[in-house]
Amino acid sequence: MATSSLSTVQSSINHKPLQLSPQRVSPKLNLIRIPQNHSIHCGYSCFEVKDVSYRPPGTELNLLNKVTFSLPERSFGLIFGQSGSGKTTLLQLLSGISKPTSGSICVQRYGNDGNPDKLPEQLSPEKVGIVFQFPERAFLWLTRLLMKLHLDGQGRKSSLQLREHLALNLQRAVNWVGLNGVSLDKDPHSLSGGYKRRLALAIQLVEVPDLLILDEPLAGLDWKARADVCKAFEALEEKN
Ligand SMILES: Nc1ncnc2c1ncn2[C@@H]1O[C@H](COP(=O)(O)OP(=O)(O)OP(=O)(O)O)[C@@H](O)[C@H]1O
Repeated sequence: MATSSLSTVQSSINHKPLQLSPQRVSPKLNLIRIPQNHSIHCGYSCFEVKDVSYRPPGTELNLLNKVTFSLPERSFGLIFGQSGSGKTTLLQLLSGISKPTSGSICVQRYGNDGNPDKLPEQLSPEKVGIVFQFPERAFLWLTRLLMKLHLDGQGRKSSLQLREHLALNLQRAVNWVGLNGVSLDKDPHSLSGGYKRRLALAIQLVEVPDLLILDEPLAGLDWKARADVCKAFEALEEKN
């Protein structure tokens, strides 16, 4: 999750006092790991970002320099930095939308002795969910998803099995984010800001991703919508 307004997120999530120990992960970006209820046992995976730099094609300047951090599985991290420090750029690299100029982004599995027990693996973009700062960007995916309930990728009528799978997963995701009462036939653009954000989150949860990225999930929302979206996160944390 990226945020430029840390204090708001702190006070909004769970209303729990957080032990904040920010870690500098690049010259301009910081990371806070939010403690989770479950303990990490020996034999676990870690999402690892090593020395990642990024320079957009055709430009002279790095937008990101040597970003390095790791997040153990089932954990929650907040990335923060000043406006223009490259948070969104980093999230786009983590999601696979763009590729680092140098460095690596992978999942490393560790054995019971705490040493890597496999070669690092790349996280495929299908295993990553991203909710953009502007949730409207997700609505095209909703249209595609609803189409898949009728037609498969090759234009044939979807199998009963695929339709059932998608419909069940969609219903589960809608329940998780508390959108049960909202008709998906309704134009999503007509929803309130908080509901748009929750719908964008639900779309990413249809096929539960290994990594869920939220870009400023509370930006532009009023206090009620912020509370609603935070409630959806709390519900998700309980499912984790
Ligand atoms: N393709 C690009 N080419 C050149 N510069 C870019 C490109 N994309 C982003 N930038 C610049 O990179 C910097 C970092 O942008 P980014 O959106 O990642 O920052 P941010 O930390 O998310 O900012 P904010 O908190 O304001 O949303 C900005 O100065 C932006 O103008």
